[in-house]
Amino acid sequence: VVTDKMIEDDAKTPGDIVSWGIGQQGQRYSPLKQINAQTINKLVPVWSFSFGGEKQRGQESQPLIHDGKMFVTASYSRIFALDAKTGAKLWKYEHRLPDGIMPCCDVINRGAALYDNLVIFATLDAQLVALDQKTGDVVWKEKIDDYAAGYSASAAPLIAGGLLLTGVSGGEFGVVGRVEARNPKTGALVWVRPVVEGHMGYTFDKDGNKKENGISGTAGKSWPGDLWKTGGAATAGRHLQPEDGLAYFGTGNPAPWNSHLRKGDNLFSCSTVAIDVKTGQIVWHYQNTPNDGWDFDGVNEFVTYDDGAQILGGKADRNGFFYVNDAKTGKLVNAFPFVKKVTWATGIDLKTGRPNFVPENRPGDPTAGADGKKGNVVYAAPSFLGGKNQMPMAYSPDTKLFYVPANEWGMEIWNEPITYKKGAAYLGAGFTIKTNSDGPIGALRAIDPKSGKIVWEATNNAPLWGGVLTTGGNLVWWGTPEGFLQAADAKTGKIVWKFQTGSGVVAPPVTWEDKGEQYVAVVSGWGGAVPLWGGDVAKKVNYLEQGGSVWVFKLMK
Ligand SMILES: O=C(O)c1cc(C(=O)O)c2c(n1)C(=O)C(=O)c1cc(C(=O)O)[nH]c1-2
Repeated sequence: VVTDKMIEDDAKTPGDIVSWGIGQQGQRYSPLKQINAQTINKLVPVWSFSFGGEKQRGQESQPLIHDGKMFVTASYSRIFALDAKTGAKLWKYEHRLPDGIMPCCDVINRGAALYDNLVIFATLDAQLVALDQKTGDVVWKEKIDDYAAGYSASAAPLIAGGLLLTGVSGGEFGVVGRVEARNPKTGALVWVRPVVEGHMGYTFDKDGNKKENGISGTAGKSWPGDLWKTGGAATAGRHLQPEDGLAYFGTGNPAPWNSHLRKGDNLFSCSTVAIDVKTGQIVWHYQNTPNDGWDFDGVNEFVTYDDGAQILGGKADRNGFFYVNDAKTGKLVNAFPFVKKVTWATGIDLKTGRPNFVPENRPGDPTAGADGKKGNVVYAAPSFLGGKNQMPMAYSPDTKLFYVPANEWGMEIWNEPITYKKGAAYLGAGFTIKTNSDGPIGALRAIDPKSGKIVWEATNNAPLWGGVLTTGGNLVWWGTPEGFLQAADAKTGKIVWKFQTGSGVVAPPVTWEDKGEQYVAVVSGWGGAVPLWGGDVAKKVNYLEQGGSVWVFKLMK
């Protein structure tokens, strides 16, 4: 069984992987060093397993390893248990999805959580399913919300302080983003904390009686009129790391996209919020993009690290800036661009913590347009698919660098009139994603959070969409849409190994050890938001093939 202690210690115990992020700080760092620049030429596949069926599309899952088993989710809300040594299938669960699901950005899933004898994952119709790790039998199932109103769930649930923490997706449909805590063994709700200012949330007692949390008083303060009631800020989840009992959630864009309809900061959209795991109260928030007008969905993970003096958190935001905040207070410590072209702001003021906006680069107000139906079109960079999107970065305590999968692109974007209608897209904007140049779009960047310098980069033609792993063997691992899993020297960026997995990699690699041997695994299967929403870039990479498999590697004896 998986205990709280095992989850807390995950980063230090390379014999298993029992959390998304390989440890609660989400550093995706493993101390293992059997595989290194000297030995890696002997790295070969041990097994590969196909997710099969007709259901392929994007595969973004981080595998978990426990008790000799691999637990890996797949597209269309599927989960497999495999023998970690041989790849033999132990069981499969296919969630029965209704026809009307509305995930915005492909039928993906990022992974599961382990707790006690259970493996728990979220589904595209906004449910949570807990299965017995041994048999795959459903132990409990709970509905998060109504998929017909646009709710879905894609992120891996997280365990903190003995609770199961989950977010919601659906920002493009005017849902209200929130974080929920449940008893992981039963699925019973413990607290609910919406992350749109005005909503206060609830706690539940042992008998399931609901109690409103505190008194609102701030309803709509940073939102005009009733817009906070459909304010978006989906907590597509993506991450948390309990440090001082806090869970950090990135929040999505405010709804609708047309920012002229919602004068004000629109808290707590496009922010990092730190939530007290015990009470469900927001302890601090830092807003990366106040009054967002570009869909700079700030769900990116807040990865905490010890800089010697204090615990800080790094976040490579969709909006093109890398932020360093004090993990305890949220105070901004550093902020700098990690992509070459940023049009919407000239920088982040370290004193006030606010961006210096470039007003003429905000898409215009449609009511001010010639026909009242289309606002001024602007070219904005990064594109709404972001300087970085869902793919989790890594941090190495050895090199003290962050390894960030970044993309250079822009978009034409304009606003249109819009009114909220349940279950309908709630954007009020049109857009086309564009390339900034004919050159490579992707770049894996090694970033020094102190100096803001890019220490090295490894460029990639297609936009990078897979997460990163770094290891004590001085290696950085990531996959490419072109299908390669590759490893580079963590200090220099020199690529020392690559392997073709058969389809694009949009998932984070993992590593573990068993009986003295180090294993590496990654899921392969091209998809996610790029082929669906990528405009000119989607056309540029339309030769990439779909797939659905997991690969495992170790050193040849
Ligand atoms: O606002 C939301 O609720 C929401 C959810 C998700 C998701 O659940 O994956 C994505 C996005 N937004 C989004 O804006 C986005 O670019 C995106 C890309 C991806 C992906 O997996 O490739 N998901 C999402």
